[in-house]
Amino acid sequence: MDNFTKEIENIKINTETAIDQFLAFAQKNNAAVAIYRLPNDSRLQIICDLEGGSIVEDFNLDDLSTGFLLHPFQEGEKSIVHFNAEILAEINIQSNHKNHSKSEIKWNNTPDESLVKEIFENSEKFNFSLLQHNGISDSISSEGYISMVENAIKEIKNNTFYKVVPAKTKNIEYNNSIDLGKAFLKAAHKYPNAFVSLTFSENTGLWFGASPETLIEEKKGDYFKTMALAGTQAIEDKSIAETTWTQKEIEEQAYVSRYIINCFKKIRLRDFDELGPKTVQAGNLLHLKTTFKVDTKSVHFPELGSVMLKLLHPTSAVCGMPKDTSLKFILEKEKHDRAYFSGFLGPIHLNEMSHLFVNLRCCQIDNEKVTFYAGAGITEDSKPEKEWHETEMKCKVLSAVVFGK
Ligand SMILES: C=C(O[C@H]1C=CC=C(C(=O)O)[C@@H]1O)C(=O)O
Repeated sequence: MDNFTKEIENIKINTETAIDQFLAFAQKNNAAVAIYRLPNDSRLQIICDLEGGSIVEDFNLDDLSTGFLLHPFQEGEKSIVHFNAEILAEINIQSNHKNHSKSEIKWNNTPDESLVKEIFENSEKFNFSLLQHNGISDSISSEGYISMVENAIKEIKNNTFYKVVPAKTKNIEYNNSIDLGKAFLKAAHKYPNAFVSLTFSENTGLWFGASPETLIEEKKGDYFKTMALAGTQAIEDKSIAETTWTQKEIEEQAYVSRYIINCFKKIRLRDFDELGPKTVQAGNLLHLKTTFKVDTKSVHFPELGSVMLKLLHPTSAVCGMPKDTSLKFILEKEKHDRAYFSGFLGPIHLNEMSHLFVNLRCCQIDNEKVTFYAGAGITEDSKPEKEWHETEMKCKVLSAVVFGK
């Protein structure tokens, strides 16, 4: 090991400061950065692409190199973007939440000396005023959302679709800057089983999220996993085992499971394990979850992840059932572009593993405000006011860590 390698192996940093420094570095150098913590993991991981990320035209998971993927709900205003892992680093954040002690940074590939200096010796802050305006000037009012839900129920009664997931946006303005390092660690601590991520590139903008939903998890040549997550209620005093669900929520989640099974059927895959539905906690909310797992070795289907990804997105947890008619409703009725909300994101081909999550409980930060996004699954038995309230609770998951409200 040369002196420089030894030296950077021993760099000790304050995690909050390191998050800010990586963001400032990316902004100054037109690089792209993804900072994330996998569910129930003790490591904060950093992937940095010095070229600023590249747009993916013909999307095929298996053709992409080790890195981080950001896929919008629909290609259009926003593109599919891949961050190539030129810098790969991690920091143990297990005991890091409140104390300001320093942790070691572990480099999973060794960057050059000048780069390391540039990241950690730069005193310039991330400049929020340089972020582009996201074009969403108004939050959706409760009346606007409720009338969209009433419309959706009408379409369900007319048999246009069985389920649809209309979404809203909620803007909160901020003064000058947000302490993203602090917000990230707070989210990581508060939501241990979420995928907490902060991504930035000139092209994609600045996004922060704490997703409870895996779209695909795969270990090449070993296994493939996905999940059906739906149905929402606020956590109350009773234990998870005592939680009860209404017919509406059971049906809403069953549509998502059925959708996944239909995807397996399309490729004639019968050999999968199904576990659930079980009640799971996501922050202050509870959901119903069914997990599907396939042993890709025994079914001789190494490319299953790549194939299923194309079939699954957008699932009926974020779009509806059937997909085509519910998607048409969403594209016609929602006043905003969903951008990366309800798309998917995550690290790919890292140590043979890919983890892609549905981009939920997320927000985009532009030059003056934070835009939170949330949707709710509507079925025939939905109560419009209750669905509005549910989207408010979903926005709070992140606004609580960004603004404390
Ligand atoms: C669309 C969202 O959540 C989905 C995932 C879990 C529960 C959901 C629900 O109960 O409506 C949604 O399908 C969101 O958080 O914006």
